[in-house]
Amino acid sequence: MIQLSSSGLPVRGSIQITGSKSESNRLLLLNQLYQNTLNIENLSNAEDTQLMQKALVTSDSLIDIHHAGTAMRFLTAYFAIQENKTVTLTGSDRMKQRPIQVLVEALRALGADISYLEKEGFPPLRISGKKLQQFSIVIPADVSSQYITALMLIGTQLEQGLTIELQGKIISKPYLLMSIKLMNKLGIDANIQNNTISIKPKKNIESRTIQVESDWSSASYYYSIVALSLNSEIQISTYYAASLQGDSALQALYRKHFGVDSTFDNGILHLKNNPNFELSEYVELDMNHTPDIAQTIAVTCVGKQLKCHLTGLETLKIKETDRLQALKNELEKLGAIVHITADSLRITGYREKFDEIPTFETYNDHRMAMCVAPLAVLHPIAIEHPEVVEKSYPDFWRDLMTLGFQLH
Ligand SMILES: O=C(O)C1=C[C@@H](OP(=O)(O)O)[C@@H](O)[C@H](O)C1
Ligand SMILES: C=C(OP(=O)(O)O)C(=O)O
Repeated sequence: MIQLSSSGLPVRGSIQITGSKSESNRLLLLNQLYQNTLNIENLSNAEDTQLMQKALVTSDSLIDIHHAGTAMRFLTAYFAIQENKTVTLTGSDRMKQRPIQVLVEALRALGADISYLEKEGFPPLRISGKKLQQFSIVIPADVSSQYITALMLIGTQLEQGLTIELQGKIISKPYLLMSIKLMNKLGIDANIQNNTISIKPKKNIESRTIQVESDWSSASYYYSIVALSLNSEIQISTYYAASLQGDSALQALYRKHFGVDSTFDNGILHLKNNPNFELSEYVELDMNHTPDIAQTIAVTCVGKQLKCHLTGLETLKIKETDRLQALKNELEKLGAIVHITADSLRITGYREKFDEIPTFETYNDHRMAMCVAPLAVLHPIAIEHPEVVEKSYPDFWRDLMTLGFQLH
C-alpha cells in the first residue's frame, strides 16, 4: 500500500509518457507478419506490450499473456494462421473470465482450429495454425472491438483478404478506426463503409520508420489533476492535436466540462485551467467511444463534487475487473451516492466530505489505481497494490513524484 499526498500548491512540471499500448500492440503484430520491416519508435513500455512482444517471438508452446486483453485477442487471430504450429494461449485468473467466444466463433467460421481448454467461451485456448479458406465473416460488434481488430490485423494474410460485417451496436469504434488508419499508414488497403470493413490482401510492405504517439489514456490522469488543482500547469510529450487514439477526446471533454485547456507546441501537450471557466453542476456523457477514460472522469466529477450520468459503459464489466462495481465501491468511500446499471453510472449527490485518509482497493486494475491518484491534490489518500499500474503505465508513480507528489 502507498500513501499519496501533495503540497497543496498548484501542480507544475513536465513529464514524458511512452507510446500508446493500443498502437504499439497493433504495430508489433503487423511487424511480425511483415518480417520486421518496420522500425517502431516510442514503443509503449507497458507490461501488456512487453508480453505481446515476447509472445510473438517465443518458441514455447505455452504462452501466458497475464492481464493483457489486446494481446489475448490479437494473438488468438495471429496463431490461428501460423501454419504447422500449435500453441496454448492462457492468461491471469481474470483473463479466464473475460469472454472470447465471439472471436473464436468468427475464426472457426473462417476455418480456424481452436478449442477451449477449460470453460467454454473463455481462455485458455489451444490454437492449431492453419491456412484459412473463407474470406468473409459476420460478427457481433457489441461486446469488444478487440475481436474485430484481431481479425482485421490478419486480414491481409488471407488469399482473398477479409470482409467483416459488423452486427448490432458498434462499441469502442475509435479503436476500429485506429486499426484502419494504422494499416493505411503502412500502405494496406483497409476501410470501413457503413457496417462493413474490407481488408485487401497484401504480401509485403515497404520498410519505414513509424513513430507511436504517446498514450492518451495515460494522459487522462493529468487532465484530472489539472481539473482538481487550480492554477496547475503540466506539459506532457509526445502528443498531437490530430491523433489516431480515440481517448484524445480528452481535449474536448475536459475543456467543456472541467475547464482544462489543451495546447500543443512541437509535440508537447500543455494543460492548464481556463481562468474564465464556469463549472456546471451536472455532467452527462456517453462514453461508448472512450471506455478507458470513464473511471478518470467519474473521479474528476467526485473531486469536483459534481453530479453526473455516464452512459455507454456496457464494456466496463468485462475489463480488468467489473469497473462499474469497483467504481461504486470506491467512490462511496468519498461520500458519493452512486447508482450503477449494466451500462451506466450515475452520481446523484454526496453524503459528506471525506476527512479521514481513504484507502482505495485496486482490484488488479491499473486504471482503478491511477484514476483515484489525482484526488491526492485535495487530500492525502492510500492506494492498495500500487504495482497494478505496470500493465499500461509502469512509470506512473515516478511521474507523479516528478510533479511534486509525495509517496510513502
Ligand atoms: O483495441 C484496443 O487497443 C482497445 C480497445 C478497447 O477495448 P474494447 O473494444 O473491448 O472496449 C479498450 O478498452 C482497450 O483498452 C484497448
Ligand atoms: C481495458 C484495457 O485493456 P485490455 O482490454 O487490453 O486488457 C485497458 O487498458 O483499460
